[in-house]
Amino acid sequence: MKLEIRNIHKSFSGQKILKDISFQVESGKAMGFLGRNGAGKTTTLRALMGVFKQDAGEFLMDGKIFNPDDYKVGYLPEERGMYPKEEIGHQLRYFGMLRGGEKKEIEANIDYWLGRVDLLEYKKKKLETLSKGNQQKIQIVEALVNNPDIVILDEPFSGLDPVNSMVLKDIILELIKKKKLVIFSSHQMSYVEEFCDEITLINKGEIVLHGSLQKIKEERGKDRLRLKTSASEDTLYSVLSPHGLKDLKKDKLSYILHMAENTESDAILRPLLDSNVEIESFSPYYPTLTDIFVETAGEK
Ligand SMILES: Nc1ncnc2c1ncn2[C@@H]1O[C@H](COP(=O)(O)OP(=O)(O)OP(=O)(O)O)[C@@H](O)[C@H]1O
Repeated sequence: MKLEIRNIHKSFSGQKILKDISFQVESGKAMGFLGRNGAGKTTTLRALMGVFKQDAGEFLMDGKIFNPDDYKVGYLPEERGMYPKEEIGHQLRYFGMLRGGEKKEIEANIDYWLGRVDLLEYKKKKLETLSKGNQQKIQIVEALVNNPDIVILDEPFSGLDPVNSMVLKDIILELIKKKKLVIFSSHQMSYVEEFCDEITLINKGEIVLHGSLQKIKEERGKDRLRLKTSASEDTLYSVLSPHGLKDLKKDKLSYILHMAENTESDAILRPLLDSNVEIESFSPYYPTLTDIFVETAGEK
């Protein structure tokens, strides 16, 4: 399946919130929909799910207008919609049936996913008796109980500790392996880069970056090297400027060297060695997703 989000516009009270949003997602891949608070992620996902209608543009699934009711969709909305005072198993059954699942399959899925998030023992407990993070995991289970083909998760990592974030990362990987079409929004970059093939970065209602994360990293890392050394900036400039160093920037304990186009790393390493500059490590530089995010969506 291929979902195309095409030229979506949306305003609220005359204020443009989404400005010509376009990107695509395919089954068997996870699309990380990233952006700062207020960028327009939830608004895009709500329009996709038909919570309200966009002012212009269309959502297409395999070339046809996408109507969520025609597909098995698992949706984790930003406003988590479960009932605090109801028994967890009872609610999961109810929501699963509501979304057209079969009773037996839903029961098996409930047990499977509750087991996967290590909460099977809470099946008969009321939702409100769980911690916030565990309630969040139950909401994620709710999105999966009907064995959806399309999974849309709005900020699924929010409120999860690092261990539970890893559990969710593995769940998303499992969904990709099962060829589901997965979109999740996030403003937290860690975890995302470990498993996301593709990213779409939205800023102030506009798409500012879209594509393969690996390719984006390679492009952004082009003509850049990472050097860990105790040498000063002045020393590095004086040794390397004649050999293609354009500028450098301190990054934690190392330097990111920005070279003139197509400078070979050898052309940099040799003068460093010849000048007896102490080198702790020397490697290609690939920016982290956080670097890319801040560089692209950060306030200038
Ligand atoms: N129903 C609405 N009426 C008016 N303004 C709205 C409405 N829904 C969203 N907005 C505005 O649209 C903008 C984008 O909000 P949205 O929730 O899509 O951002 P987001 O990227 O999901 O942010 P976050 O990461 O904080 O959830 C915000 O400025 C918000 O105030």
